[in-house]
Amino acid sequence: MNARAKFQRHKGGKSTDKTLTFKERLAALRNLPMFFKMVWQTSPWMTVASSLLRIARSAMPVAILYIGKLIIDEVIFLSAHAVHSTEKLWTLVALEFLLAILSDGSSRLISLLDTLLGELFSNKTSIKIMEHAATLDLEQFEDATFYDKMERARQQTTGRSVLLSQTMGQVQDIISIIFFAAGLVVLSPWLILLLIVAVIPAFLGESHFNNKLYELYWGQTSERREVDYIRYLGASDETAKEVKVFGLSDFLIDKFRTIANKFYRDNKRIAVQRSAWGTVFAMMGSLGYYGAYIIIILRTINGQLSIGDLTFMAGSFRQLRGLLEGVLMRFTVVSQGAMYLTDLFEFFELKPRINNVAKPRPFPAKIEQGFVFENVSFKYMNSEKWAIRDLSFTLHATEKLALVGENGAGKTTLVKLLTRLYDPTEGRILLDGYDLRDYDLLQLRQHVGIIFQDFLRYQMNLSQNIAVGNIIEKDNTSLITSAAQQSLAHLLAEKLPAKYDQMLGKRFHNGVELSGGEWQKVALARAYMKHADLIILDEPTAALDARAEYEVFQRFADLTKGKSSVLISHRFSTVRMADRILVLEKGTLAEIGSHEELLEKNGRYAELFNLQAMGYR
Ligand SMILES: Nc1ncnc2c1ncn2[C@@H]1O[C@H](COP(=O)(O)OP(=O)(O)OP(=O)(O)O)[C@@H](O)[C@H]1O
Repeated sequence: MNARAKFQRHKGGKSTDKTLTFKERLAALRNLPMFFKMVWQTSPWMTVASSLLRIARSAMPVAILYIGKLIIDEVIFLSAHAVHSTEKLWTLVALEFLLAILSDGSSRLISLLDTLLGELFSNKTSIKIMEHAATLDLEQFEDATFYDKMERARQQTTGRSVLLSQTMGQVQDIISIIFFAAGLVVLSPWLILLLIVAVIPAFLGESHFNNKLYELYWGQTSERREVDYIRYLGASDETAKEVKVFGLSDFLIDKFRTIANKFYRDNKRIAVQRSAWGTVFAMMGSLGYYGAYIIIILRTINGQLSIGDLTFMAGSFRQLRGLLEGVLMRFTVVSQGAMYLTDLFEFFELKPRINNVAKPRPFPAKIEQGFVFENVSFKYMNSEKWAIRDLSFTLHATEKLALVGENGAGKTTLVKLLTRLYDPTEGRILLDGYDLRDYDLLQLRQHVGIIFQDFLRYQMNLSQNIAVGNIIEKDNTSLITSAAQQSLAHLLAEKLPAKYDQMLGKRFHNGVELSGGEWQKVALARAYMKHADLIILDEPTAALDARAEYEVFQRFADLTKGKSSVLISHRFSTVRMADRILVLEKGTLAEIGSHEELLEKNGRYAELFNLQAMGYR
């Protein structure tokens, strides 16, 4: 089973066993070319400069050691003979000095380039993730598996810059090994073999434990998101109020502690095992090295090697051992990094289902017939229940339609279908005779203005908070102020110290917090930022006082004259202003008609209306 198939297997389930075979690790290396393509795209010149420097740097250790050998041999020669020309000796010393400086300088330059390239890469990937997330469906955002995937992808942005330097370092060290091996192979090929055999157990051990860690992290993704969420609940301006009055901090801390302790226990188990086995394996490596060292010493005593040869070989073996260990260990890190890349690439492979058809229709210049629901049913993903069932009705071109129904009746779902945040599971919605899915999605959203009951309170200034309704007009001050006038937000603006430039919310400096009704007026202004043909307000006046509500609706009625509008409200004073009222019950149409017609009918609407009216008597 390949890595992807395994991933698929975990979809929707709790991901706790992400075991990888050696073959899968190797297979993951196939991600590296794509990764380097991304790195290259980040900055071609930095990638080239870093690669060239690494190649040059990789030859330096062996060159320095070899010059060291020549120096020692020369010193011994000079001390044994009465020759006084030391020119060669000093030239060698100068050369070694120069190489040492170059080696140090190139290392620093490489690490500088890695840091810069890493940061650029991380920024670029973060932006790519945000861009891609923006193309995905609302439905995908409501799925926990999707969040896990996005979280793992997000982690890649910082983690992967490490992968970059690791992989490049790997190549550099492999070249160094080749240089060392070339120097040593002439003198004693068997000793190289001895070294290689000695470091293999350490490699296998590391590989095993890295694998275990990857599995562990993979399985912990959901819990890590939960920990992040608890941390946010425990320390955020938005949550502080409830956490305090409900006295939730101990509850949250306990929750945090339980998960954090579990992480600690799991990580500790692996860390202890890894450390114990690591010690044993390191001893084997040392045994190999000292075995080789003893052989070299014996051969020097026998006169087969010079003292210079001894220092060169001992040094070479020491470095070769370090390099070999490093390369083999890093193989697991690199392949694991490549494995994590699978998560990143899989995230980029996610495709939205709500898309444009090949040749989308332009949105009509003027809506003629309106929206027709034809036996529309809708079920949320991961839900067994129909949120909308077999719904048929027409929203006429210039009609003001109110949606009424108890909590969970499907009102918000219905307007989400109208804006194609979801597509119907069954049936279809027509606009002027054509399926909504045939229209250009972007144009559809541009022509529909919608304010949700759970609208966002952007921690930005007032002007931007209104402009989000049509962000391309963010600098159009006159449009923003006129939108504010329609929604009564202009009265609020006048009271604020910095007027339209006033930062709202408490998160940032000089922010002013608004009351619930004030926020609602700000959100309502967003609906007036564009000349939409259909305006949908989902409980737009719930937080408004009675006078504000009355005024808002007077204006709304004027502004939506000749346009379609949908109003969701639990307040019958609002609802009765609509041309027609659609009563939803458990996702189905219970009644539709004008206020008077429905009262006369004395059905569900009349019952709900009288129930509310009774409260006022
Ligand atoms: N994102 C979602 N995923 C799964 N089920 C959902 C989702 N949103 C809503 N539902 C379910 O769909 C049904 C209809 O919800 P909807 O939000 O449309 O009701 P509503 O009539 O707007 O209710 P309210 O008056 O409380 O705002 C409810 O049973 C709800 O639990």
